[in-house]
Amino acid sequence: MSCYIELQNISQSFQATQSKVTLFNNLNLRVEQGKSYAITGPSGAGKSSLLMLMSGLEQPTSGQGIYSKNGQSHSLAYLKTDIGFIFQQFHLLPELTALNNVALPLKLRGDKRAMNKAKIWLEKVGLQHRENHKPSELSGGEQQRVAIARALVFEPNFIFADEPTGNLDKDSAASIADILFDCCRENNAGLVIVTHSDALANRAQQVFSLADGQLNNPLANVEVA
Ligand SMILES: Nc1ncnc2c1ncn2[C@@H]1O[C@H](COP(=O)(O)OP(=O)(O)OP(=O)(O)O)[C@@H](O)[C@H]1O
Repeated sequence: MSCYIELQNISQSFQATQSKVTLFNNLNLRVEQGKSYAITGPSGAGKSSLLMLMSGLEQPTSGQGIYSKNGQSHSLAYLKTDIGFIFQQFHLLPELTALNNVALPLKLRGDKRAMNKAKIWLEKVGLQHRENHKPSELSGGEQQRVAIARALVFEPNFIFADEPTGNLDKDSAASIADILFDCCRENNAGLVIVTHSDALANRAQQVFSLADGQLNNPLANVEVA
């Protein structure tokens, strides 16, 4: 049975020194396992904050989030073990090799086959020949491929990617997008990407634009080619 994340009537505001900043008002959004979504919008609109709310890492001012798994509803806190993150800055551990970076999430879960599975994933992202290299010895695109392998190695139901191609040139960005979409499709993972890149956003099945606290057509099933 498929899983989904639903945000219901979510509002989020912060009390800054001088004034109150309101990011969203009564926002509704549903993302499903196996589908791909892009969130676009102007700088400061709250895209990264929305990703944090969706993943249960931040709490909204009001409203609620639900994680539905195998027909049962849970709070978003339950998502913790079912999501992988990919960031613009890669966030690899600098002292670990590519292989050990990918194996880490499995080792933390006590998986005895961590190294074997990590090797398989490094191969999937085309980096089997660089397994003993540390992040400083890899290009930006290569580091992002390691980060994708690390995010997917434990087969999470959802991947959240915040500007995953923001630090890459056009060719590397296109190749990272290929790998990211292919790997999520292969794992049947839901993919939610925050991006300023139209090229990347348009690869998603559904594109949302966040501006003035509102998502355009958040619950409409408008499929984008
Ligand atoms: N914990 C917080 N306290 C106060 N303000 C916050 C907090 N978190 C986010 N903000 C503010 O919310 C606004 C939206 O930030 P966010 O990073 O989500 O935007 P964004 O759309 O992802 O921007 P960008 O495209 O530039 O990355 C910013 O003005 C930010 O300063």
